[in-house]
Amino acid sequence: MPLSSKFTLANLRAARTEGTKVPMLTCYDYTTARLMQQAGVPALLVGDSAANVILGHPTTLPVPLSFMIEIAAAVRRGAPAAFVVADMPFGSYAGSLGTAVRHVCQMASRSGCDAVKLEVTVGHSKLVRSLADAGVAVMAHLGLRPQSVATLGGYKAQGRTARQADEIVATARAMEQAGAVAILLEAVPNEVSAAIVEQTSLPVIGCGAGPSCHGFVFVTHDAVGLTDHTPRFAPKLGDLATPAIECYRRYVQQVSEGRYPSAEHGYEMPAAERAEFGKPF
Ligand SMILES: Nc1nc(=O)c2c([nH]1)NC[C@@H]1CN(c3ccc(C(=O)N[C@@H](CCC(=O)O)C(=O)O)cc3)CN21
Ligand SMILES: CC(C)C(=O)C(=O)O
Ligand SMILES: [Mg+2]
Repeated sequence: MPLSSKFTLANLRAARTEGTKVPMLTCYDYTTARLMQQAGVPALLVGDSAANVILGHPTTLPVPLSFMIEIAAAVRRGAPAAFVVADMPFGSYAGSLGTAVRHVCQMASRSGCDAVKLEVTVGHSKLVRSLADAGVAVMAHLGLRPQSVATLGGYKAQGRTARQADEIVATARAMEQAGAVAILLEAVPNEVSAAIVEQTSLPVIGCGAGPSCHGFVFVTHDAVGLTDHTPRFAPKLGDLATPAIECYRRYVQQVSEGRYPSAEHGYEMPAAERAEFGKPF
């Protein structure tokens, strides 16, 4: 069933209250956003995982802010009814508070997204407060923070020790205090998610964070058979690679066998013009 009306932050909050779970998918382009809206997906994440699945980089670090703004705007145009969250890329909210706020406001105003997502530690509280004061809806991304792969020492699940779990819960509480509107929890045990659900009043979207979350997200490409290595939390929704390869192969065959292009694919010149064509004046 296609989305019939706009899914808003109020709907996300209501989902938490009412216990209805929110399916969210990553999306990076206009055409796919249209299909996802048609399928009734209420929430889309324009992830910096675009660095991996769109640009082919091994980490999420090398994606420019300008690129993220462009694709977030494209997703916005394709799915006007969805709740669109855009990732702020690596480095774009580091350094001075002023520069960070300017970059986030550029994303919010130019892309038309409903919320921006930042990978945060407790040290980002002041920035999140400034953004909330500026009227920006901030989703705080905790747990596995891929932009910190260098300091985390690899893509590893987080919060598996009591100490680490307590730290993540404390950060979630600090983010609510700072004015964040939602939490995204990546690759943590369900105990951590359950504690954050209990100790904050924010909607919690999980990415490999167990069933206690109010919504769920993962990289779409992983779930539809388009990537080689996929984290354990991605469900198997189908296989888009095989039919895509079949289409491309069919085209190669049609050209090599001379079946494409045929008359139906071409443009005709009127007979009178053909008679004159190429004659000297
Ligand atoms: N295609 C794609 N899908 C993703 O989910 C994704 C990306 N790219 N790029 C950035 C991050 C990296 N992600 C990951 C990567 C690994 C695990 C994971 O479960 N790792 C294992 C083993 C890691 C190790 O020790 O080498 C773990 O048990 O923690 C989770 C999320 C999620 N993100
Ligand atoms: C996997 C999700 C949470 C993300 O941040 C991304 O796709 O960039
Ligand atoms: Mg991301």
